[in-house]
Amino acid sequence: MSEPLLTVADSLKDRARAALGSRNLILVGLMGAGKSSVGRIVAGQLGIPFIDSDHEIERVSRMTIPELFAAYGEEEFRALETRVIKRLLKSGPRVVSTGGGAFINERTRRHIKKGGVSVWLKADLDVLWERVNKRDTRPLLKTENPKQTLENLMNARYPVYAQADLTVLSRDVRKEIMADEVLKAMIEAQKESSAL
Ligand SMILES: Nc1ncnc2c1ncn2[C@@H]1O[C@H](COP(=O)(O)OP(=O)(O)OP(=O)(O)O)[C@@H](O)[C@H]1O
Ligand SMILES: O=C(O)C1=C[C@@H](O)[C@@H](O)[C@H](O)C1
Ligand SMILES: [Mg+2]
Repeated sequence: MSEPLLTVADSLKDRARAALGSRNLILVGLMGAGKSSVGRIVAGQLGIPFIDSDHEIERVSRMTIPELFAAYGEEEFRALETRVIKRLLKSGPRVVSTGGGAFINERTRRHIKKGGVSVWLKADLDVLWERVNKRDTRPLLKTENPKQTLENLMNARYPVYAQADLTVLSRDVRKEIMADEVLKAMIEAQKESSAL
């Protein structure tokens, strides 16, 4: 009896998994880019654990992110975020989705750069706004004009996110398609450079 042929989807997952090896895959980008939802799917496809740093921060502190910002301020939140992400990246392979500001913090960015392959999910303002304006759980957007604030954050942060190892355009397509694009980017990068 002949062996069943690998499907295209299986070979995509297998090749991306091989490209990752024991490193972590870390998703970075602005609020609403899809880091948490796409990251979970990518981890499922690769058959490795998924962890979201925002959720981990909430679990260890037993507080929500809005509560942490209100009680301790952004600086303390960033210090906690750095510690949590450093710990999450100690062993791999994992898919780690980060909070929107994590990669912007220099210390956290250093841990991410050391801890695996970073992927920027890059989206335009309208895509992000469509997604984030449905919930008011993001302390940085509690301003008079949250869409303008989001645009300001894009302008300030995009040059820093651009330092990620890989960039994938986050568009209005199904999350599974976005996840496949992350896997394809991993494979392409592996082909192009043995340094990744
Ligand atoms: N490709 C997609 N198509 C449609 N909706 C999406 C897509 N990706 C994410 N979303 C939706 O957009 C919202 C934000 O996504 P998600 O929470 O994954 O973003 P995030 O990058 O983790 O944001 P944050 O930095 O705030 O944690 C969610 O409601 C999610 O279901
Ligand atoms: O963009 C940011 O700075 C943030 C994004 C969220 O994921 C949370 O980590 C928090 O609301 C801060
Ligand atoms: Mg998230």
